[in-house]
Amino acid sequence: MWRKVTSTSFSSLKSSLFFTRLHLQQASKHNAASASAVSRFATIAPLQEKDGRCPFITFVLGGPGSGKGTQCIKIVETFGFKHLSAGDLLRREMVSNSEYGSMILNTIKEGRIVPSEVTVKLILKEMESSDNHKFLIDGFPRSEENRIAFEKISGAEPDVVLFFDCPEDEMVKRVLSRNQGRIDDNIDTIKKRLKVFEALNLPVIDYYAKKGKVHRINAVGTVDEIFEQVKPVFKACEQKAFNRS
Ligand SMILES: Nc1ncnc2c1ncn2[C@@H]1O[C@H](COP(=O)(O)OP(=O)(O)OP(=O)(O)O)[C@@H](O)[C@H]1O
Ligand SMILES: Nc1ccn([C@@H]2O[C@H](COP(=O)(O)O)[C@@H](O)[C@H]2O)c(=O)n1
Ligand SMILES: [Mg+2]
Repeated sequence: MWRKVTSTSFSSLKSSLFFTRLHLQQASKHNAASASAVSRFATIAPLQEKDGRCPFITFVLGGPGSGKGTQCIKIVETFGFKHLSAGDLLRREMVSNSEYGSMILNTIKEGRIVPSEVTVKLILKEMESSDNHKFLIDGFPRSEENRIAFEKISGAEPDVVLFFDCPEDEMVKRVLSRNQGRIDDNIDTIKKRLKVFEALNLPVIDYYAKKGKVHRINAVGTVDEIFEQVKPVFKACEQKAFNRS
């Protein structure tokens, strides 16, 4: 049973929807992939209840370096969610002798999107093995193909979608000073990731906005200032998330 949350209107999303020719090519290729995703994925792993409670799912979206991971840490501390970063799960898979290791490495280096089968499987495995029923799924879905694959395979939709809206120059500045040894934290890959974000991830945000699920957060400011915008989103649905049955 999924209750809708209030939508927040956001004009900057529209203003940032400026597709270059490359973006259009990527989007058109991806539309074909999304269409095939609809028929390709079946509901094979419906999400199970935990202690009689249905999963409460939040998708955490935003461009590279917009502060998703940083805010997820604070949401976990304050609201007790289980944090699943799709990028972290892929990086862990990459170094685990997985058959997908070199494919994931090359895809991350190029700032492209790993096939949904791989990512959805990793996310659902973590969800199923967790005792928690409240999930923050960070950096997913990155594309319509990701979204369709998750919804079809799990049979679930998000309750809340957080969108950290950050100007590109600020995202580039943050990523270049992150200093965590990530192979994609260099200017060439960042440029590619920004294009992929615009072409493939904004349509997902738009899709959920139309369903009234998106909460736009202005991602400029201090970490604490940004968290002040995030808090009310979870306070508003705390009862629903805690008592879910
Ligand atoms: N409000 C903020 N102001 C300044 N720096 C920030 C802010 N929030 C996060 N940062 C810093 O910016 C960098 C990127 O943040 P973070 O890793 O949370 O972004 P992300 O959205 O998860 O990025 P990615 O998609 O690349 O994983 C980190 O070094 C982080 O410490
Ligand atoms: N749904 C996803 C999420 C991530 N990736 C790949 O991982 C890279 C890093 O992701 P972060 O969320 O940690 O920034 C990303 O650029 C993609 O290459 C993915 O394929 N699918
Ligand atoms: Mg992150």
